Amino acid sequence: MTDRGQAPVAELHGVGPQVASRLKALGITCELDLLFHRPLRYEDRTRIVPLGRVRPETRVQVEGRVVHQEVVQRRRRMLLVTLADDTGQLTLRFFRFFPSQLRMYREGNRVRCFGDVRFGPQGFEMAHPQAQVLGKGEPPPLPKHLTAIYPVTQGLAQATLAKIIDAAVDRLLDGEIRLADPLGSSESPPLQEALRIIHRPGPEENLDALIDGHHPAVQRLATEELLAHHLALTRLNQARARQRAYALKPDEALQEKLLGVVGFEPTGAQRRVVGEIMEDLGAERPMRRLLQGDVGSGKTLVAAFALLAAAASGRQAAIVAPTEILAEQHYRTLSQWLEPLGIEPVWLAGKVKGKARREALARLAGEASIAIGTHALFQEGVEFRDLALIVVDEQHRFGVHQRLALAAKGSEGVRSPHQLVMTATPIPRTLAMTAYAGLDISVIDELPPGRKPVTTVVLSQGRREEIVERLRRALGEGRQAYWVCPLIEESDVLEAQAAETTAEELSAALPEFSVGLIHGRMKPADKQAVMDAFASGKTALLVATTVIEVGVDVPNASLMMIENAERLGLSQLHQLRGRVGRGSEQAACVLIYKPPLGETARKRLETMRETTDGFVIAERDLELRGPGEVLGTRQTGMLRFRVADLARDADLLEPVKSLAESLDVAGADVVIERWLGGAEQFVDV
Ligand SMILES: Nc1ncnc2c1ncn2[C@@H]1O[C@H](COP(=O)(O)OP(=O)(O)OP(=O)(O)O)[C@@H](O)[C@H]1O
Repeated sequence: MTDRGQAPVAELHGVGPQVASRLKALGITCELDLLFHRPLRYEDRTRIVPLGRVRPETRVQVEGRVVHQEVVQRRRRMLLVTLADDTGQLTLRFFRFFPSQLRMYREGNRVRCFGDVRFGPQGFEMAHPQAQVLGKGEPPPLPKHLTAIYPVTQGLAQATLAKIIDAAVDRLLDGEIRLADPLGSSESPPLQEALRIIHRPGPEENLDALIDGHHPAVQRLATEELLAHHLALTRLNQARARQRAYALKPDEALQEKLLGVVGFEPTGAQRRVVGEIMEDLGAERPMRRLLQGDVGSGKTLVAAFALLAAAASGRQAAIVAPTEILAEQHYRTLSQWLEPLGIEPVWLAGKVKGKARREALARLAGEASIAIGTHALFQEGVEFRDLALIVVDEQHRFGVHQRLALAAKGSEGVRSPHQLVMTATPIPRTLAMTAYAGLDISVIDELPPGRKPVTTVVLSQGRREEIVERLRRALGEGRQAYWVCPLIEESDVLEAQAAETTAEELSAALPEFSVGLIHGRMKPADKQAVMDAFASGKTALLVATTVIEVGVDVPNASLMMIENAERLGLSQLHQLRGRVGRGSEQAACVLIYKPPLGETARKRLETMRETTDGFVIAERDLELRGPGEVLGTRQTGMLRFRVADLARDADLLEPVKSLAESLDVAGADVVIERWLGGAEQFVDV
């Protein structure tokens, strides 16, 4: 029993290599993934709204005859078109236009337009509608269902993606793609019907529920997805129960030496957690432990103790981080700490090529005891002599997939490595138990001494000049600052551009200080150079996109401005703010928002002003993460689910457990294969 129609997208009609690679960026590699790509929202093109009945702040489809066309000269040339029908008139406004549009909107032409209505100088108007000219005969028929709008990515147009998905939905409804439905009638609606509703809802469907995910069709898919994760984790745990690991014993003399180099005393919480980890490492059962510690709580030192135990036992340990910036940060800190102990870590990331790579590989297969890097450490061709411990600095970037892959890496040998997963955002307990089922949990619930909570103020962007003045004063006192420009559009190109523009503006406004710029589209070496300049104090101000959200540790930086703060989720704001207040200086964070502020955004910013406690923030985040917060969901990313959302679907977890028990092995295979793409191959050891 498998799903028929699992063609790789590259084999589909109309999908060339370029589109295929863009689809991959969206997590779509086979035809089935297209069906599971959930729309962001829907547009109602099933009906025509009479011009006399359009209302502002709505998005509608209208039809009418052009009764007037005019090019007016304001700051630039604008095209104004008046449409009329029997009930009234509507203005179309084009701030930029092509000559072809003058022909398209020639007086007398009939056009069908779709767009946002707002109140303008000429009454109701629509700016830059999507439009089609209607011929003389019967107008083209209206669709019977709503039009789905999908999340896209840079370089992939909505129309292209919609067409490809549409074809897949056609094939599903024609019976060419057949989906096994192991849950059968126990869940309603049936799988195929659920997919139909999600991609092509009739006008009668509850759209809000479809968008926010409470609709039975979405819940049906979410149930199956959670089930897939549950089944995969159960299998993983079963496999683990049979695994054995090498017992690793700490060397007290080395530990003392490490503390001497590090130069501070561990907090009580760090000591306790190190104790828990040492107990696990000392056993022959592989450790599977989640280390939770708020931003700046000192997880790195705890990791260092674990790594040291492996080295002291004559075996190998690896620490992996999700981004190069973060991995390099670890490399720098840990090298500083470990080299005086005679341990020289190996550095490996994707960008390490040629001779350097060959050397790194030789050391991993040979004398090295500690490896630091990105996921490149676990790619084909990397062989460890004796990997006994893996520390994953997850920061919420890795999902179950990767954890399974890591487990697989260790399972090749006779013994499995111990695993420590570190995470910075505190996860409410109920969620932690699901997202990290099968892991033991340690919590660092104390910050290093002398930390003063970051003072947070919330200001409207109208007060930018004042904010820049404040920045000038702080920099003048020798402090360092971050200026964060987060994602405004769903595109890293635009994000990078926004950051570049901001950096130019700030350089011009603050000529007496040196301003650095870092964003995700820069080459790793350039990023590193910028980070080094900032860490060494050469640059006073670092303009950054949210690439700095995780793990960056520059204790002298004590001021952070976050633009468009209203767009960010709470846990992301918390992560970002955690970059300051890491030294003994009183730190401040300015959250700059663009009015008007919605209710949820206002509550979020208030929460940030009121507390710096990661657990309080995480709980509040769960309460507040309202429907349709696509950015929020994407960026808080507890676990990368396609449809399910742990905050929304917590009540599905119990039913999922009983479903799992009622499913036979073949059914479980189908579900795991479908949602986790054959992850079970990693699980069976
Ligand atoms: N016990 C301690 N006493 C004083 N300073 C400490 C202590 N433990 C850690 N630090 C310092 O606190 C800062 C934060 O530690 P670290 O980078 O390990 O935090 P983290 O838990 O990894 O946070 P994040 O998730 O934000 O990266 C570092 O500069 C570190 O050297």
